[in-house]
Amino acid sequence: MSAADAVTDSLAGLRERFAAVREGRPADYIPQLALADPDAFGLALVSMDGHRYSAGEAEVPFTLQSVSKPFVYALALSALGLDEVSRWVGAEPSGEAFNAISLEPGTGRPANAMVNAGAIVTTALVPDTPDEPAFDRILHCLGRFAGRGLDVDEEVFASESATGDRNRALAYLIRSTGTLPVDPVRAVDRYFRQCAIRVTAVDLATMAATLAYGGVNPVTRERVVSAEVAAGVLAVMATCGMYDGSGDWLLRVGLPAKSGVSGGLIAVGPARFGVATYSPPLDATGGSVRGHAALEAMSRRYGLHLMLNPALPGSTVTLVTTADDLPSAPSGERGLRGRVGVVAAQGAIDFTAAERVLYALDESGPDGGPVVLDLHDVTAIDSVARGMLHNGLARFTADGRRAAVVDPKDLLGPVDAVRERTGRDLPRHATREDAVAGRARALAGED
Ligand SMILES: NC(=O)CC[C@H](N)C(=O)O
Repeated sequence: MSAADAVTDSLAGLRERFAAVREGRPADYIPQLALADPDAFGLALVSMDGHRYSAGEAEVPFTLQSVSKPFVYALALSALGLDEVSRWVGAEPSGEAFNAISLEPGTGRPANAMVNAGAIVTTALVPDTPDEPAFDRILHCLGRFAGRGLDVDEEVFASESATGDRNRALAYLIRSTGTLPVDPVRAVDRYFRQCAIRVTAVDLATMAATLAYGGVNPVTRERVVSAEVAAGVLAVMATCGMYDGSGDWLLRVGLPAKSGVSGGLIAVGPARFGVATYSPPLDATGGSVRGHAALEAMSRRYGLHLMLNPALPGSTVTLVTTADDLPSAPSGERGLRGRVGVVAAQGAIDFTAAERVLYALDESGPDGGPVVLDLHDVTAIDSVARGMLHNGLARFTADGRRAAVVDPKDLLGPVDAVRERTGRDLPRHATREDAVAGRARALAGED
């Protein structure tokens, strides 16, 4: 057994807990889907390091159906941009079933890209390129999300095509309002094909993880779409991904998600993980009964709800003290006591963490005294936080306070307000304490 089997155990535990649920039935309005094994139940999770975990029937192939919608929406956004796509399809929850005949009054646009009407439009928006017809682009793009080449289940495609009059009717209706850019029959044919693309739960979890990872597939490391596109898709999944059950899902599970009538379900923990389940019996909204139950339990058990703040308080600033308190402060520096403050930060600094650091600067050291900002244990500073730290240090020093920065990795860059900056000039063997004490001494010496 490996240590990471503990993660697999959590998935297996969920499978065991909900495998006995007998409610729901596989979809049968697409005859081929009614043949699915109602007992098949797979779960998969992919981390931001690309580690994959699974339990049960996670390698059993099934068709994407509506789980294709967010990924084709991502492709349309990448190809045309948000403004152009929004001319054709909205981003409001419809509060209606996935196949509802509903178009926005006034604009005639489908409410969003997660219901059939909107998905037919999004699919139609994907332009052919000189070397790739639109459907091949869709297939290849979804393959990049999954990290492997995908194919179409021709039997499911033919089955849906033979019975898909409601979707055809929808497409004609949309065409009549002027919001379908291509021929309705072609649009629906392409849409049925995209719904019949074959995946496994592991593929779906990887696709979800790619959205979680800002558009980069964490397994292959390939950038599939931009971070902005991934964020936009997650926003629409959060508000519309579960159709008329979207509000309740966001309330109880708290993760952007998308269900499909073949029994696939994905949920995304932004910057944390992608998770997927496969179990064909469906509830009244056309979502997987066991998948729904398992993801709700998983979210509660592991505290995954987006609106629960995952940042642990105090995890950014590790030390707010006077230099004299440093464990290895050289002897004979009692003179520094109460004269120089030290703020030590650690980890990755983003907007939230930068606020903690700036607040700590104000709190540290004696009233009006100098402060050393120690970034030795900081691993990264994003561009927003860098701007905030520069601005904060400028304000800090504008009132006559003095600051020095220990920044051996040169993460902060030159700071106008701070003359004393220890960057690459630091001797290679210098310890963190040497560096901080050195800066503190320098600051005290100027008093
Ligand atoms: N909710 C779904 O998965 C619906 C997809 C299916 N292909 C349809 O259009 O009816």
